[in-house]
Amino acid sequence: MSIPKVVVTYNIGEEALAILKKHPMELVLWSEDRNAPREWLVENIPGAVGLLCMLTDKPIDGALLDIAGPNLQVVSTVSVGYDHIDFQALSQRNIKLGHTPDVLTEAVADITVMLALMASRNGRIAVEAVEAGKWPSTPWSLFAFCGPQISSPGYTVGFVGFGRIAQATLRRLRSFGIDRFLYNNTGRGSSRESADVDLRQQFNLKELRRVELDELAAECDLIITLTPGGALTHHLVNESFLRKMKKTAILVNPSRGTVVDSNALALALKESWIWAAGLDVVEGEPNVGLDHPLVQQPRAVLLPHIGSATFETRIAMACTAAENLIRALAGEPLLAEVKQ
Ligand SMILES: O=CC(=O)O
Repeated sequence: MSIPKVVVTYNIGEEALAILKKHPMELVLWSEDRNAPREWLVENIPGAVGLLCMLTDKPIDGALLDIAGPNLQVVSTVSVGYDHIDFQALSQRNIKLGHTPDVLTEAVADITVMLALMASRNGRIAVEAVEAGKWPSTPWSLFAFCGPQISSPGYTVGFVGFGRIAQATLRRLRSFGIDRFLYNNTGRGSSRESADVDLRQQFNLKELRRVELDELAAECDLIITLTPGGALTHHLVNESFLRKMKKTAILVNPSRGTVVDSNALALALKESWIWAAGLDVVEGEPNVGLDHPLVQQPRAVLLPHIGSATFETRIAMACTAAENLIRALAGEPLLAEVKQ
């Protein structure tokens, strides 16, 4: 009997590799710290039983699965999001899909708060001034570098998407004194209602309520998009949404670039419909050059998709993905499996 082949498209670190190496398999590793080229994947995937991939390997679609052939049993992605993978194409072929929720929740919630503060307090403009050797001679001109204060009374935060990361962000923001939260998501119903009552009590909130997107746009001082990518959430934040927002409001997007219409947001910042934006993701990434409409807006604080980038979290993500793959091949329940 031949040894099963597993393809790994990135340097996943020694901890996760050790998990894979405990099991008899032929490991085909792309071990450079850059994405494996598509040609490398196409050349190596035929006959594989497992694929361990990154969110930058896209698309993992029917065409690639056909090249892989009938042995493929599992695709395990080192990410919580899986909009780079055609889930239907996997299901049709009985291929399991593993992902890495939970382990990155705290790291992404941390960076969400960081982006909110950076955007509110003119972080990019202030850092750029120092880096350009332009430490202002009058930083104490009373209103230089001022922005809205997120701990001011009545401050209201809105979440587009209200899953694990949004709730971890709420916990952090509560310590700023914020006690009014609105959200919009698809998972409603009685279980959601009682979960909201629990959250309201646990954090002594004045308000936590599901609202329509229009109300959320108009009411909130800080709006945070924490939804999966894909067709259902494409451009949820578009020109009409942005025009409803307050002039002093902040938009933070740590989830997927496609949720926000980049051109509309650039216009909103240019024409001051809103105050600022903090973005860990943008449409078209990673091809984000200096000519990107949002890079050109000083009130857009941009990070290159590093929400989960702490050593602890990235190691935990890689290990979860390795464990998912091993479990799928052994016919055991995965630590986290995407299901219909
Ligand atoms: O964006 C990061 C992830 O989906 O893990």
